[in-house]
Amino acid sequence: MINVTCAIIFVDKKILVTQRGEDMKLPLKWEFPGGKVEENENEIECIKREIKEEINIEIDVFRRLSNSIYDYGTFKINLIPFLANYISGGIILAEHKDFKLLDKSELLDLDWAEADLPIVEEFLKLEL
Ligand SMILES: Nc1nc2c([nH]c(=O)n2[C@H]2C[C@H](O)[C@@H](COP(=O)(O)OP(=O)(O)OP(=O)(O)O)O2)c(=O)[nH]1
Repeated sequence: MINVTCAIIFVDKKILVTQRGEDMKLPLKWEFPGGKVEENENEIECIKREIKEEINIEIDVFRRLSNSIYDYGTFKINLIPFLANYISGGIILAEHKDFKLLDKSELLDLDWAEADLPIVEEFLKLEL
């Protein structure tokens, strides 16, 4: 099983979501940006590093949500979600095909990576 962190990032009142590329695993699926936890780092270090590498911004992580374990058949992931606020930097996509800044009410319209669905549902129930 691979441990993957992801971040639900607030940019003002909007939520940043990213679309995977055509040549990636889970092509064109929408996700919360993040990536695999490396051996020498903790989960918070991982999510900050991945967000800087993938979208070029700095974030302040303030809460963790429930992890989502999902078996895609060819691989199984433990997806660890964090809530974060945008701090600084301009969004530049290193790997993703696209991004959107959405209202909470628009999140369910996307074609999500399957592992993200329980996370989206938990997030929508939060009073923030
Ligand atoms: N970053 C991220 N990955 C997700 C989410 N949901 C989900 O199923 N995944 C999957 C897609 C990838 O297989 C894996 C994340 O690892 P990664 O971002 O390093 O994936 P990758 O395809 O670039 O890497 P690789 O496996 O091809 O080496 O977790 C999500 O919300 N965010």
